[in-house]
This record gives sequence, C-alpha cells and structure tokens, in this order.
Amino acid sequence: MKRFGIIGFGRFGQLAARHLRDHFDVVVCDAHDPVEDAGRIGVRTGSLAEIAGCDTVMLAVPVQALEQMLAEIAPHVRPGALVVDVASVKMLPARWMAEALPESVDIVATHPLFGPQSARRGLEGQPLVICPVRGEAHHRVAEFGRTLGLKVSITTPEEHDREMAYVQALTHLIGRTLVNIRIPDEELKTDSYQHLLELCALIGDDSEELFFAIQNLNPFAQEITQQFIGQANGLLDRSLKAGNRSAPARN
Ligand SMILES: O=C(O)C(=O)C[C@]1(C(=O)O)C=C[C@@H](O)C=C1
Repeated sequence: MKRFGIIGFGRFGQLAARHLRDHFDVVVCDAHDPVEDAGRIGVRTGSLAEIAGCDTVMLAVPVQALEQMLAEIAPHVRPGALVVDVASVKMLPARWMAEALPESVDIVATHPLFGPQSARRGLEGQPLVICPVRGEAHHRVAEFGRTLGLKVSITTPEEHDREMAYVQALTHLIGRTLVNIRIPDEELKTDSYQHLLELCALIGDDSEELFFAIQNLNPFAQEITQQFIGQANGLLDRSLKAGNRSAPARN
C-alpha cells in the first residue's frame, strides 16, 4: 500500500485521514501531539521527516505556516513524490511550493471546497478544485477525487482566487459577522433568515486563522469586501435620507 503523509492534523487533516485510510497507509503529524486523534481515526503518527518522505505528502497546515513548513520538509521529500496542499487560497501556496520543492517532485495545488461541516454526510458531490503546478500527477489526483465522489474542477491558481474572493472572502465576512453577533434562532422566521442561520452553523467552528487567510492572503479579496462594506453603508445612508423624506409632516 502506498504511504500517504498528512502534515497538519486539524479539522481538515482529520477529515482527509478518515476518507484516505482505506486507500493508503496514512501517516500523520502535527505541532500538537496527534496520537489520541490519530488513534481514534485509525491512522499512524510519525516524525515530520518520515511523513515528508512518503509517496504522497498532503500539507494541511494553516496557510500562514505553509512557507516555513515547506522549508522544513524540502530536504526530506523523495524524487518522484507528489506534494499537494489543501489551502483555501491558491496563488501564494502554488508559488511557495514551486519555489521550495526540488524539480524532481510533482506538485498539485488543491482546494477541497468543503470541510467537516459541509461533508458531515459524506463526500458525494462535494467540489474539489485542482490547480496543476508541476508534472502530470494532477490527472491522477483528479481521477482519485472522482472515485471518492467529488466534483472535480481544474483551473489556475489566479482564477481560483478571483472566484474565491466572492465565494469565500465575502461569505466568511458575512457569516463570521453574524456568528459574532450571535443572531438568534427565532420561532418566527423567513426562509432567508433560516439560510443565514445555516451559514452560521456551517462556518461557526472555523478558526479565526482561516478567516484571516481567506481575507488577507487572497489578493482579490479586499476589493470585494470593501465593495460590500461601501454598499452596505451607502444603502443605510440612502435609507435614512429616504426615511426622513417620507416621514409625515409635523403639523
Ligand atoms: O464545511 C466546513 O466545515 C467549512 O467551513 C468549509 C469551508 C467553507 O464552507 O467555506 C471552509 C474552508 C475551506 O476552504 C472550504 C470550505
């Protein structure tokens, strides 16, 4: 069985291990001792050097830690190995991997557009974005993704980040704001309010670190989120003015 190393055993690393353990000999490591979680999921733990030497290496650390992690594993990655990342932004990780890893290593940047919440009932139909970076292994990754039931799309890191500025930066800004306000589940509610509650449930457990990565490390995010805030303020201003105009005359 081929060895599949997962570096970073947080929310996504654990989800990936659950779905990969039947297909590979999965070995994991994390900055926090992963022994208990690994035992529960049924995979082995190993040293960073051992995992970096696997046939396939998945980088599932926070994006903010990725560049440093690549510097640490680069000397241990074997020629012919495949390295994939699963970060929520793609331009920076694709560049960092191409710069840090030896030419003999295949590189595929991926973004599974799901997490433990959205995939709680399984992987069937969940979207997987694949950005080929070096070598031909992306064909293999796409094929394997399809066998897991994933809906695979192949694109460039730049196109991915452009689309994710709306799909994630905007969505997580709205969702996290609502989570922080703690909007209540009311007895009387509309379908649209129910959608907002579902958004809170979907992203409520995501870390602030993920939020910062989605906002700050996607070069297209700021323009879209500023546009949203500008529109929201503009709408409120106009509504206040319109409200004053239509108020009944005093006498
Ligand atoms: O399902 C979840 O737990 C998620 O939060 C998944 C989610 C998202 O919905 O934006 C979060 C981060 C990943 O980049 C992709 C998907």
